[in-house]
Order: sequence, then C-alpha cells, then structure tokens
Amino acid sequence: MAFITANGIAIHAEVEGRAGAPRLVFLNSLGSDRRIWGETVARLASRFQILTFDQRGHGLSETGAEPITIPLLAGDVTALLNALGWSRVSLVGLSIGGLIAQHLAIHHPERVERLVLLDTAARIGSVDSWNARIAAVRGEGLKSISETVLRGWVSEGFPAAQPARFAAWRRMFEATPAEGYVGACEALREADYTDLVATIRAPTLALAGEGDRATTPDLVRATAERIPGARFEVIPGTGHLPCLERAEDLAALVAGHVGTSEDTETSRFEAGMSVRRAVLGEAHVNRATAAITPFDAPFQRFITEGAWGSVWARSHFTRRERSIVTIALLAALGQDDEVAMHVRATANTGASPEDVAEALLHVAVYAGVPAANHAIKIAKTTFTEMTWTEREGAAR
Ligand SMILES: O=C(O)CC1=CCC(=O)O1
Repeated sequence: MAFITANGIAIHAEVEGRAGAPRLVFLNSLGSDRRIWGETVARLASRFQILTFDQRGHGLSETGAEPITIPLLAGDVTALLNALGWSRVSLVGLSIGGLIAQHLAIHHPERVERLVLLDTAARIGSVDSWNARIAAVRGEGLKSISETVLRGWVSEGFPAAQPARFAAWRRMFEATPAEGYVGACEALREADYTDLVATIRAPTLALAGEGDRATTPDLVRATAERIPGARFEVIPGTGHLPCLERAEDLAALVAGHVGTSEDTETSRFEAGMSVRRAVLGEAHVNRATAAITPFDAPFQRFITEGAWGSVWARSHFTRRERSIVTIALLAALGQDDEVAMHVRATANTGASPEDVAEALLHVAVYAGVPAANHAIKIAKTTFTEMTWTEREGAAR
C-alpha cells in the first residue's frame, strides 16, 4: 500500500504494470475508490504502466480542508504525476473522474496523450439534484442512499446474480467519508464543461454503459459530439460502472484506443475477441469458436488478431462507419455469406438500412450494377429476417 503526499494531502495510490510501457491513469467515480479498477487493470497490466488512486475524500485518501472542486481534484492528479515524474499520460475517467479528465485535457493538454471518457458528460445532474443528495447525506448518511445509487452502477440482474459482489461494492460505498462524498457532490454541482470540451485535442473515446441512468448513453454521446473527432461506443449489459461487470470489454476498448505497436499477440487476440463479440454478437462467436478444429485454428487466430484486434479495434472510424465500408467491399467482391453476416451485425454497429442502401449505390457505381443488385437482394432478405427475429423476441 502506497501513500503519496501531493497537493497538501496524503493520497492512496498504486503503480502497477510494465515499467517503460505507455502510461495510463484511472480516475474513480463518486463514492468509489481505486478497487473498482482491479479487474480492468489486471487485463492491461502487461501492456501499460498504470496509476490508480483514491480520489480525495474517498477510500484511504485524505479529504483536506479546502472546498472540493474539479480544478482542485485535477490539481491532485498533476501533483501525483509530478511526484512520480510522469510528464504525459492517457486518462480513463469515470463519471466525476471523467470531469477531472476533461479539465486536464482542456487546461493541461501537454500532459494528456489520449482520453477515455467513461460514463461521464460535460455536465452531470442539476443544481437541485446535487443539493437534494447533499442534504440526504448530511441528514442521514450514505447508507440512506446506497441502495438507489448502487443499483444504478450495475445492470438490472447483477444484484440477484452476484449478491456477494453487490454487497461488497455497497460496503465500499458506505465506507466513503461523508465529508468527502458531499465535497465531491459540491464539485459536481458546480462543474460545467459544455462549451470548453470543444477545445479538447486529445484523441477521445467516449463510452457509456447501456443501462446507465446517471449519465445515459444519449448524454455521453452528446458530449462526445462536441469533442472534435471523438468516437462513441455503448458497452452492453451494464450500468454506470462498467468496470464492475464488463471489465473484459472495457479493457479491450481502452487497449484499442490507447494501444501501441508494442501490443503483444495475446492482448491483440483478447482485444480482437472482445470486438468480434461486440460486433457479430455472442451467439455467433460462440458458434464459430465451438466449430474450430486444428485445421482452421491458425486461420481463426489470424482473423481474430488481424481483422478484429488490429483493424476493427482502431479508434479512427466508428463501428457504424466500419460496418458500412465492410458491407460495401464484401458486396463488391460478391461474398454473399459475409454480406449477410455483416448486415446482421448492423444490429450491433448502429449502421441503419439506409446506410447500407446508400453504400450499395456506391457499389453499383464503382463495382457494377449486377454486384450491387445481388447484394441488395441479400441485404433485403437479411433485414426482413432480423425484423421477424426481433418481433418473435418481443412476443416471447
Ligand atoms: O452516484 C451516482 O449516482 C452517479 C454518479 C454521478 C457522478 C459520479 O461520479 O457518479
């Protein structure tokens, strides 16, 4: 256990991972501490040097005497980096941690290599909502709000499916010092980076848990749309804290965005599997994996690493854009099965039937009307089957 004196307080901080590798800093959310990152960090430690710490007034870190603000919390981060001798890092900021990350990218761009904004926004909540929460905690303590807050962190089924883990995270939350929690709520109440996020130049990946009610996917997307070139992705099957139940997906997305040419084969394979599952769906990948034999195992590994772990994992295009480009290429090449597979995947990539129809016009011009005509038939049939499957699912 390490404590670093930074910005006038003792901060509980740990450095893990590979010395000399690209540096990542994880910033925790309101009412949590560095332990929430455990499963994510374990998956990234072979490729990055990683700093996790308990935010001021949380976990084992001191609260200090000053009013807590986002600039003060950002000052804690730069002081920690100075103490470690780290000049430039990539940041993964969750919720209030994401506001601290935005502040650093706006006001200290020279220190920020890349940004992952996780379940966060330029403005979170309203003055009234934060005042109500502050009054509840001051009056009756954190226990009075823990059930509601904790259920917002995870997917609907998590508390029943994982009762011991849910209870453990609740203990972490309830152990947060009330003055630290209230101070962070005050910082959240005052913070608004709506106009300033447009000045962020660090390559940014914005992520939202599918079921997040505190910073909904729409809210996170709206912030991403204000940041030049930012990419937005939804992490399925989770709430406000994807690191608690979707650490594998989160680690793959972080690695895909922050990764470097130093990636190992293993991490590229893992990232590839995760992207492949997110795009083609769990059922498809499970079927394909079950069908692997020694004959095609090297080939399967090659496409997982090469197509999914290298190209599809890149951050420049959105998944929707990659989906459109891929369908157009497959149509031009007359790859019927693959056209159908990638049209089915549009349910996960966000490409619409209109996007596909538009792409096939390009195929008609650049690859020929017969190729486009044939692909249109396949796409039409596939979209119709998808609608039936959806209706059957809804009727069940
Ligand atoms: O505590 C919550 O309900 C969600 C949240 C808002 C800001 C943050 O860090 O977490």
